[in-house]
Amino acid sequence: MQAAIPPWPEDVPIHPLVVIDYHLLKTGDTAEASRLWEAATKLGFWYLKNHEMDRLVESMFDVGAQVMDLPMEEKMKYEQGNNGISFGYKMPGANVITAQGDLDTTEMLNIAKDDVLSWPRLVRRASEYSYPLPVLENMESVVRPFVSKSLEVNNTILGIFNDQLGLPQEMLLKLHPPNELSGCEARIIKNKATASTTRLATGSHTDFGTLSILHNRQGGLQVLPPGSQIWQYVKPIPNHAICNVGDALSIFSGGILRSNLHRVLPPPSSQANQDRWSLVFFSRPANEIILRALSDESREIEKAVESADSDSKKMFDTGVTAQEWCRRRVKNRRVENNKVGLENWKASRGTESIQKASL
Ligand SMILES: O=C(O)CCC(=O)C(=O)O
Ligand SMILES: [Fe+2]
Repeated sequence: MQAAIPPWPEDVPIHPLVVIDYHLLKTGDTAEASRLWEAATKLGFWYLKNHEMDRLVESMFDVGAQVMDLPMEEKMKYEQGNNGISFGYKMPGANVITAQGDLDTTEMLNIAKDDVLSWPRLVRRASEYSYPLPVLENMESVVRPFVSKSLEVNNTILGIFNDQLGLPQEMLLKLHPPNELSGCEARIIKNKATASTTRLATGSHTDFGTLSILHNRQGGLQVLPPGSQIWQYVKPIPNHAICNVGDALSIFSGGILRSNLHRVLPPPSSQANQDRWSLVFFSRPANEIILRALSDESREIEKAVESADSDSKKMFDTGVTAQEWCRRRVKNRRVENNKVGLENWKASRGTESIQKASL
């Protein structure tokens, strides 16, 4: 699909992540569940190995290459638009990514879980401009198995968080019923080769939803570890997904689970000058679920909210649904909605503010 990827440049410092074994999680290994819990509460990022998706991930990257190779005019038929709907194609430069008004450099295609699971019926995108042909042609053989497997991994992890948070049985799963409409989506991302290793591809952000399961080929992803002002690279490891907690889980848990800041640069050092590819599955709560801390359901969460500062307390009672939260964040990043000043960019922020980082 693409040129061989040079090995990780050893001169580039990295932030190590805990490696979690999905096989062990699935068999109910309590020590592995504790390691996952530690990773998800301290940094909010971890590697996941043995996730049983390697072949599907390769095939999804192949579909992604076919999509991104289409003429721009064809891709723009599937554009996501300016109303805060994430599903569809986004061209490079469509999003404002910094308080100074810098634009992103990535192109991406977001495929709704709801369309994938209901295929050949479409419930989110109008049929004539649903998704580019390579997606439709590979829906049954590649896209649906990828989404289904990602949901299985997601649900296994949610089950563990549910128990660790002391929530009633299956509470988190019930907030994410697969057959109800939600913002869950698969995303294929391409950042075109560039000589720069410092120009932001995607600005500092927290993820909007529940969990993100990311497959990276080249480096470029960076995290801002808690208490640090120095961005650090996360090294891609073959066949290891990079998982992270998003805003919804942080809010549900009263901040116990960490939705950590991250951003994307072009690949560093020896990996520079290559197209950068990523694939993500984002899980998000059902559209109508209100985003607030589940204090009434768990003494642990209640205690966490009680001890939080006033800004965080506000964040733990958003008063909006999961759908409204995502729509606001997607819509206010669009450059077309930022023509007058940058107020809208500020309005696109999620839980970043409670991390006390001004980035
Ligand atoms: O491309 C990556 O490595 C990360 C992408 C990301 O953070 C996002 O799409 O939210
Ligand atoms: Fe992200």
